[in-house]
Amino acid sequence: MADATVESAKRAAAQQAVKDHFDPSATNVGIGSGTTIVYVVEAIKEISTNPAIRFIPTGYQSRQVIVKAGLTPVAFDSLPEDTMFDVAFDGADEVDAELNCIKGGGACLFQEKLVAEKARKFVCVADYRKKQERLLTVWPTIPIEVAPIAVPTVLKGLRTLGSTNPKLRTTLLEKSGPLKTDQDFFIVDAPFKTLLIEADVKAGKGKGDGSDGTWEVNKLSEAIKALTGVLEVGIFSGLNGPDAETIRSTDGVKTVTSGQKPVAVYFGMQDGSVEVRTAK
Ligand SMILES: O=C(CO)[C@H](O)[C@H](O)COP(=O)(O)O
Repeated sequence: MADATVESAKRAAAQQAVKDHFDPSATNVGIGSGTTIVYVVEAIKEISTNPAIRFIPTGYQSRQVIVKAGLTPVAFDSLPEDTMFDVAFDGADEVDAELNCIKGGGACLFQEKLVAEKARKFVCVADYRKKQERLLTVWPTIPIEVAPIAVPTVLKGLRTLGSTNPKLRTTLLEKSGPLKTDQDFFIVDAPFKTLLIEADVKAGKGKGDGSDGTWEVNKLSEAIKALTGVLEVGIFSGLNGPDAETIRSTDGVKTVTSGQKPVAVYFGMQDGSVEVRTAK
């Protein structure tokens, strides 16, 4: 049963985030997944005035939320490749002091990442339980979307990286087998020790590259993504906002650096207030 304090915290955070970041004249708005996003859509519906506005969902559940609110969903892959979204809102499972997030508790991380990277502003909304100083403080695992055929090799790779007991996520009715994502892939949940942020590495609290048993958020994300069979990792980090896709040229070799760090995270607190963490 939903906890009334948690639900009103989610609603308060959603109302504030929408008030601060939703422009009623916006054209394209990304809508994430989960239970908190329902309050975001509710708040948008109250002030949306543009009948031509398009809402881009991050999966089946997200599309249903948009449709139920009487708004118009538009498929991500039906938009021209240069389309940028005015803003994208989403929930989060845990957020650290540098605004890195764990996402994928609802198994939608891949499409959530696609949408977040297209947004001029990516804004997360969460309740007080998600506000931590470091990732993997309370939320126990990193969700990873994996090709079914590659599950055993990815599990082995994750153990090599230091994950103690990575597990294939099953449906609630365990006898029905592994949970399938919107891509028909599987989710592996991988526990690691609490992750370092960049400031920790600079302060000498660990190398953060796995060699001394410590991982910094971005480094771990890259190491997991490099395992063959991994479609996406539920760590949202790196660049944010309009910098989310930067083409860099090093010695004539071009690489695209992407990122999905939110520009702001709104936390609904137990006392009814809303705390905001913004990108420095
Ligand atoms: O990443 C997600 C789904 O994959 C969700 O945004 C995340 O799990 C937060 O959900 P909720 O708002 O229900 O706490």
